[in-house]
Amino acid sequence: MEVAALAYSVISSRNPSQWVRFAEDIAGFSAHAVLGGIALRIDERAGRLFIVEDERDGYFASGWEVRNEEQFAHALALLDAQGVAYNHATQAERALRHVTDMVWFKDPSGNRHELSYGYVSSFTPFCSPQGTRFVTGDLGYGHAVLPAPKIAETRAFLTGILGLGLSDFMVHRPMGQGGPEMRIDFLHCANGRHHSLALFEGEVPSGCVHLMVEVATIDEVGHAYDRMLAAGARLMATLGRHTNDHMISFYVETPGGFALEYGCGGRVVDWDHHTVFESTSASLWGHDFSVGFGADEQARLADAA
Ligand SMILES: Cc1ccc(O)c(O)c1CC[C@@H]1C(=O)CC[C@]2(C)C(=O)CC[C@@H]12
Ligand SMILES: [Fe+2]
Repeated sequence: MEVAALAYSVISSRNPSQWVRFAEDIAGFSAHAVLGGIALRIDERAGRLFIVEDERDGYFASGWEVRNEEQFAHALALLDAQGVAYNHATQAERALRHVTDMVWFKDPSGNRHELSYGYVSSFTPFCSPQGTRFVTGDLGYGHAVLPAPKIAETRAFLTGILGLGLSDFMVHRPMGQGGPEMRIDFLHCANGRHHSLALFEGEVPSGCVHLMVEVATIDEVGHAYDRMLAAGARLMATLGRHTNDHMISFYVETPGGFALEYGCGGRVVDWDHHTVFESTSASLWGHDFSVGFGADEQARLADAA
């Protein structure tokens, strides 16, 4: 199976108006009422994040896309052959996500993945309420970091079934050297974005560690940082630059109980000339995760390990 990109994510919310405020006032996404929920736009597509009213706040699903109907049929045949139980989208699910067809299934850690083709859009120009320009296109909308207590099985499932590739990995020690080890796997699909998905070896109540969106310039990152401060939203990690994807970013808490990484300058990788590596640090500079992914969280993660 050749997944072209991470096309969208679906988020559950007890109070979708909180997401509208976060989107418009801080992130610079535009918010639109659509059948079955709210679409948050960052480009010419009808939506990249879809907010559904529900009894919980948290992450619901990751939306992957293949390029056409033939590849979709091929993907379903592969799921059948591998004995992966999948479900067909309802009409309402397809309508909200603005796709022609979709199936969904769960990975061994319980994360819901949706596979679709044929995005539906009227292609009206994206008009950010903050004048922000996002980097999407072939690269997909950004990346998601999901909990994977069963990280080895989950990685095998995503590489073997979805056809994602391992970009690199990191062994995180929340309690320092000698403490428990938690692995993070960075996975890419068939485009140059360094990772569209990362697996974090641990339980996360909201169902997601963070989502990432990329903007065109460092000034747009800085303006978003100022808007976060003005709105009183919580900083989850300070500004920094990652060792693996070279992104300069900060992390802000969202109404979903997970973070949004807001960055620029991500590198575009040619996978034919890439060699898998292990990084021993998250960042070249900055990214103090203790400000948000703080002591409580670290202790809980260590407990779970
Ligand atoms: C290490 C790294 C590389 C590229 C990224 O886009 C990226 O988000 C990360 C950080 C992943 C991860 C996190 O999101 C939550 C807090 C974590 C577990 C840390 O405390 C270190 C790595 C962090
Ligand atoms: Fe990230």
